[in-house]
Amino acid sequence: MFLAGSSTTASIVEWAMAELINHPDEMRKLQEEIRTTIHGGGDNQQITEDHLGKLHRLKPVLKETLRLHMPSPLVLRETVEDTELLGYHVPARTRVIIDVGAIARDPATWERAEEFLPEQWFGDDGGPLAAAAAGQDFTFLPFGGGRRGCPGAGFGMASVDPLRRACCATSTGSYRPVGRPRSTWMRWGDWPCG
Ligand code: HEM
Repeated sequence: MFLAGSSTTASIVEWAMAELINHPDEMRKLQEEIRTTIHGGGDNQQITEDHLGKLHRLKPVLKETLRLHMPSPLVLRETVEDTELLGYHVPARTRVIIDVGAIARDPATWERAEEFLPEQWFGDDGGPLAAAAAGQDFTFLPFGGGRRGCPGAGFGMASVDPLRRACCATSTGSYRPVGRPRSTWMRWGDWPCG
């Protein structure tokens, strides 16, 4: 339980930060939302559950990060009865590995499958992680599904305080996005943090 709950959440926060650093426009928009919603123009640094429901930009960012960088991209099952699947006969008691990571990057479903596009989740019912957490969207199963689906989905997604803090980091340090020339390196202190 400890491992299942900690490395997954940590990984998603790290990947979200890496994507945001590589997409400074998205970073600025998210910072703006966080500043308005949580800081409210004042000194408040305390994040509460009420805030999470109001961070509409944060949820698509996390969902898109999960799509591209699933912490558990393989889901394991054993068939309980004989099944026909895409012309293949799969006998009962066969162990199958479902590549949910590949499904989430399938160009047949996702138009620009390899790009980081949080916007594609906007207008997604206001609670964009709900369907994913419940394992009801078969194009996007970061938490698996069914009886053995992840019981910590809601908790994991609520554990985003480190992301908020990291977005507003004012300490200095540098980060070199992979594959980018040195001139585009960013320093933590370069971000407009309030
Ligand atoms: C971003 C965060 C997380 C992701 C992406 C994630 C993903 C997953 C996935 C894909 C599975 C396999 C589901 C299946 O086979 O259908 C799973 C199982 C599990 N997860 Fe998570 N998880 C996350 C956070 C957490 C947290 C915070 C906890 C606990 C506090 C947790 C506890 C578990 C446990 C106990 C299982 C095994 C369930 C079983 O076998 O019945 N996970 N998780």
